[in-house]
Amino acid sequence: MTDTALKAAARQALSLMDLTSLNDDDTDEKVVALCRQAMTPFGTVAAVCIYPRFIAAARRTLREQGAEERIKVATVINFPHGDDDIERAVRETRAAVVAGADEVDLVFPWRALLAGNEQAGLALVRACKAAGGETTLKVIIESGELKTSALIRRAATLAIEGGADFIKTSTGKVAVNATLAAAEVLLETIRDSGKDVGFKAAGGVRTAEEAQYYLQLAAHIIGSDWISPRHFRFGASSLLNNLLQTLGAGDATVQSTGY
Ligand SMILES: O=C[C@H](O)COP(=O)(O)O
Repeated sequence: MTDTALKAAARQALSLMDLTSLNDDDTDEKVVALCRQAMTPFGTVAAVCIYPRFIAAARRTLREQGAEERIKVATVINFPHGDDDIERAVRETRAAVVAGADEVDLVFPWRALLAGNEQAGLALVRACKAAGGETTLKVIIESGELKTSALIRRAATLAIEGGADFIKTSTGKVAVNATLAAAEVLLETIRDSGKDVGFKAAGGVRTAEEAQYYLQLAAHIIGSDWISPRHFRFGASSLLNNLLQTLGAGDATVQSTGY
């Protein structure tokens, strides 16, 4: 693995990143700082991903930086619990759209699926897709809790059937988050569906080397041409700094990211 290949992967991963802050102690100030970090000397990330109450601050900051067209605002719904309360999830989706979200990351009701209820997930995804209209819908499978390939594949299939634009591994809030094994199942499910659905690896992706493995896997299963922000994202709160270091950013740049 050459240094050149790793740098190319780091640059690509940066352009595919949903730069994330989903902490209980987040504030407008922290979200403003996050949005500033989203523009780097090596290009911009694909999106920032923040709690719904920060959508307005994120939009305003991106607009002020002239980045509103290039960097999407993503938020989380039914998060991180993944309950099967459709009305509440629809309400949250509508509110996020009204507040200005471009993308919503919705947690699939994985506990219901574990209990044998497939309809709950399908109905919830369908309802949120309808409520969100043109908003990009990323459905979080929570693969680390579903554990088996069969259940991960089933949840992914139901999410795609319900209208997901992306399927995403994890919330980042459980013991096991993104893994290459889960990614393989999700990417194969996307390929086999024949539908125009993207993939997001989220939770625990922290280095350029790890990002490179996911990119290689997606290239192998679906094809390198398929990989673009339209189809592939990394959801990560602490990957950016490592990517910048890999790309040779000066200390000042790296420190100013705070990651
Ligand atoms: O959706 C993104 C995840 O919440 C980020 O997880 P992380 O903090 O482990 O990078």
